[in-house]
Amino acid sequence: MTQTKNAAVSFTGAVKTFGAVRAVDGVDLEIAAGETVALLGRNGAGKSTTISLLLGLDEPDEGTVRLFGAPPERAVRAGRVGAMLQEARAVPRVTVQELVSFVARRYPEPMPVARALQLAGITELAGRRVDRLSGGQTQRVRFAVALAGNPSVIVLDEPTAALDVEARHAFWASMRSYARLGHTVLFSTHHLQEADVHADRIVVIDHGRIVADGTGEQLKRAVGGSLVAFDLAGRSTAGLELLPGVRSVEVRGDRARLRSDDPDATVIALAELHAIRGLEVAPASLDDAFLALTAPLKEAA
Ligand SMILES: Nc1ncnc2c1ncn2[C@@H]1O[C@H](COP(=O)(O)OP(=O)(O)OP(=O)(O)O)[C@@H](O)[C@H]1O
Repeated sequence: MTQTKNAAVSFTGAVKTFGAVRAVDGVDLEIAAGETVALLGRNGAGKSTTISLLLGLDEPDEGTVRLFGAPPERAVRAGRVGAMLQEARAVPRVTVQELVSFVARRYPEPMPVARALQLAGITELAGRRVDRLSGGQTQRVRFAVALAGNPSVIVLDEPTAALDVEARHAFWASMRSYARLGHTVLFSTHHLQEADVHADRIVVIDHGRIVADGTGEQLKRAVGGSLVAFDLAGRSTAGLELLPGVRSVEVRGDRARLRSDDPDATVIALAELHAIRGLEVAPASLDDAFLALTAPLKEAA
């Protein structure tokens, strides 16, 4: 894969193994400046390891990882990358303002603290102690800390994992106000809806490999088709897989679910068989796409 000169993030054939586990298994990925990208995958798919490589916290065993065309450490030290990782550190007895100021002072060209607080949507929390905040507020403080170095790329590892619906909305609003400034965002998530709604592009990772890369719409289209469901009303399922457009047949109880590339033709054929009781036609959902693209991890023997 050729590297684009102005890519914010660039992985080329990156591999990271832990003993027998290939946590990242030959990843090629480019993220252009200004993109918001979701890294979507099941538990253990390799999202956190990909992020560790990106931040220079881990070295790839093979391949290269570049941030703005240079090794990640350089961009991290210069404050060009901000990160919110999963592990929560012990929270010190300081105010929000003090914490963000402390972090900002460690960078060569920090963001003004008031600006970081504003972007994170926590201006009104400036004087509050960080160990006395709700989970949602804490996450936005961590976001402000990630902004302190005035980064042009921000990396968020499952930022909303433990948040309720309201806190999630508030968090994503903060992320978007940062992205709207033309900055680059990479976030990992298990939540398909969040990836669909908040990212320009979804990269699906499974067993350490990228198995799909595109918009939510493109992913749905790649998996394809629609779901045509109807009540069998006691009829046999024999031959359903041969109907026009049908790609697969699933039967649950008395209900058949056909995945079809040509739902109109499938429905007409079903009508000719008088098999239209309880008929439903729905486009493939992102859940369908995700399930089709990823396979459950095998339990370790
Ligand atoms: N430090 C490590 N030592 C050994 N194995 C590791 C280490 N870090 C990750 N792994 C393994 O690598 C694989 C990928 O893990 P990773 O944490 O990157 O996945 P993930 O997609 O972030 O998962 P989750 O959604 O559960 O956070 C898993 O099989 C995991 O057990």
